[in-house]
Amino acid sequence: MTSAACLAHLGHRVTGVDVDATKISSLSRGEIPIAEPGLGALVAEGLSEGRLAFTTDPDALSRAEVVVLCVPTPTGPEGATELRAFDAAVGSLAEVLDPDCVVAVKSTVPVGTTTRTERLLGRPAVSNPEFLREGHAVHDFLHPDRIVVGATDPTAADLVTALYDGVAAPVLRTDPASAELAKYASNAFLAVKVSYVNVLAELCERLGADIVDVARVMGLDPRIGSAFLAPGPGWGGSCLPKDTRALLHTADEAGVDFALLADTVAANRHQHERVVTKVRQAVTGATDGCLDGLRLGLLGLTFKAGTDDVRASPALAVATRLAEAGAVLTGYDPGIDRDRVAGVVQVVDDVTLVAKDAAGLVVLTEWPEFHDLDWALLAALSERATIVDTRNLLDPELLERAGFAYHGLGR
Ligand SMILES: NC(=O)c1ccc[n+]([C@@H]2O[C@H](COP(=O)([O-])OP(=O)(O)OC[C@H]3O[C@@H](n4cnc5c(N)ncnc54)[C@H](O)[C@@H]3O)[C@@H](O)[C@H]2O)c1
Ligand SMILES: O=c1ccn([C@@H]2O[C@H](COP(=O)(O)OP(=O)(O)O[C@H]3O[C@H](CO)[C@@H](O)[C@H](O)[C@H]3O)[C@@H](O)[C@H]2O)c(=O)[nH]1
Repeated sequence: MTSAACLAHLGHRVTGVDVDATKISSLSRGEIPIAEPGLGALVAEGLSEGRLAFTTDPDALSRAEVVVLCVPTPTGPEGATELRAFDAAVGSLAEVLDPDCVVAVKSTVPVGTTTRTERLLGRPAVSNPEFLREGHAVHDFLHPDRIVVGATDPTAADLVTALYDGVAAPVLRTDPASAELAKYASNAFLAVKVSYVNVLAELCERLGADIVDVARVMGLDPRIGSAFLAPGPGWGGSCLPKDTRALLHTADEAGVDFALLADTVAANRHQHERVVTKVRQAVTGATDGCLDGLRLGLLGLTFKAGTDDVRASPALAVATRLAEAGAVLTGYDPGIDRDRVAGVVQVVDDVTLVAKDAAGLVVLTEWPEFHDLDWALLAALSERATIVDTRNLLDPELLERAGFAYHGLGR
């Protein structure tokens, strides 16, 4: 959706093809099925100016000069990338495409997939990985840090590069394998950074140091950089977990020992457990305290703020573990509708219901809206006014003045 709408915004005539007829009919009416700032306006612009259309019919691509593949590439057995949807999409193109059409692979795919696609379709294929973040998708597509064009055919590379005319970003031309690997390498590195700071946060708690200060000192070194140094309940979302596992699988198959990345993934699992231990300690006074039957209120369920996406959300991973320990969970998230999350959390629209009679509150997503909550009221409604802030989002003094016993992470 973002690629289609942004490419239309850049002046191209774009047809978005999807197998999901419900999604296609909503998009054709200008309705966006996800929360993504600015996307609705761009879809409306493309539809009204006649540069954007949506269909379920792959035949609509018969006159396309470039086909951009954006289909899902989820985790399959043993962490390998599952290419069923990708292969189905490629299969649906074989009979349809113009002989001169170039295929751009924007899906995150294992090394070798672009070259295999080229062979299968008998047309040039270009690896053109996408680096946008959810919640910033339109901005990141139109203002990327870099555009990567991995190709063996220079004419095809020129054509894909020309898609981004008007976008101010360095264009890196590589071979297809390097482009494919660079995408996994980037996401895995971000995961390493967050796991690193999460383990440091645990160390800070043991040593009486403050992770916020430690990260600030580290981040001012331009060789390190301040981004992705905020501790939390673990990294999640639709990309980092699947791409780290896929890269581990690739390394394993290639006979390369990537213990650093395996430890990063293990540290992330440990982080979910650590939050549970922290909640036990805060609420019961003991790291092995019993949560059975205790009411806990969760603030934030999405995998990060600014999105309605709960895929592989660390908040839900923590919630599952708290529920397994017997806690009774109520959750509030400004980004999602009540019916989006089922299972272990009873989701409510009214934040006071989360605090009512709660033995503790746990902040799991860094929604800025939480700053403006009536904390004195929430403390008064709680049974034990205790809060564990896994994002170090809130002002400890303000929370303590409101009546809460405040517990940050790593400080
Ligand atoms: N979500 C992100 O932030 C992001 C960022 C960069 C890269 N990526 C990569 O982009 C790819 C897509 O991710 P997504 O999050 O947009 O997935 P998604 O599941 O949100 O959307 C993909 C769409 O592809 C459709 N589809 C499935 N099979 C199809 C087929 N055979 N023909 C046509 N359409 C088909 C689905 O119905 C769905 O609407 C993945 O490889 C992902 O790793 C995602
Ligand atoms: O300092 C930080 C930064 C992030 N996170 C967590 O890390 C996860 C991933 O965050 P983010 O990277 O912003 O999410 P995505 O939108 O999935 O974006 C990632 O995955 C996309 C899909 O591949 C890539 O295109 C992006 O470049 C890459 O940042 C989330 O759970 C965050 O809460 C932290 O805990 N601490």
